[in-house]
Amino acid sequence: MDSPFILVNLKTYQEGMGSNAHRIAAAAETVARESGAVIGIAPVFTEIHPMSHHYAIPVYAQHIDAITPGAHTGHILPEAVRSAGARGTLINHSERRLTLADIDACVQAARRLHLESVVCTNNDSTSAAAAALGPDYVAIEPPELIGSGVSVSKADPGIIERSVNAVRAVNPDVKVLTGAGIQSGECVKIAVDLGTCGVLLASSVVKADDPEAVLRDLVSML
Ligand SMILES: O=C[C@H](O)COP(=O)(O)O
Repeated sequence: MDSPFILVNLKTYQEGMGSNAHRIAAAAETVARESGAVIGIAPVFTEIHPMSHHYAIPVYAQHIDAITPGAHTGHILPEAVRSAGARGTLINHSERRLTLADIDACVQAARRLHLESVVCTNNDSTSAAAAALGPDYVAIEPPELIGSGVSVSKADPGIIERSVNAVRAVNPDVKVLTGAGIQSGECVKIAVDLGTCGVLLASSVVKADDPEAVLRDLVSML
């Protein structure tokens, strides 16, 4: 199996901005080096370039728009994310939903630009639909558990298992992540034991007094 993948989405939390964002990135770099896990970070767009140049961890965009270079204003151009140093991008996060056509266009843009694509989904049917588009990852997150402090691994392991099976049936090359309320090594272990290759999480790390301690716990049972 590949190294487990922990992707930390800083969202637009105040605690995920400025010097605290750099504190989290530095902690991710330290814990990744010590544990062998891959720990990525998805900061606000303006931090993609500094973070990708200062830390030896993969940096992801939180979103891209389904546009090509030209006359668009206020959009996130996939090419700009790539040139800022992003390794990949979230697509269709629950807090940034897209149409199916736009998800497809974003996955194709990511492939063309050699950006890893992480398509977020809300149930096993949408996980199957996302897998049909051929992204690198599908990330299943029940929306009602996002930011709740209640872990999908414990509250709804069935949705993880069904999504893993649905994705494998459609395209076994697509890897599966899960997220929502992930907060401990036990949550990560359950997710990996159910067939995912890791987790997508935010609040437990971003809002922690000691993000490094939480990251250490997250990888402790792998
Ligand atoms: O992108 C991350 C997910 O929405 C999970 O967020 P959470 O870990 O705060 O529940």
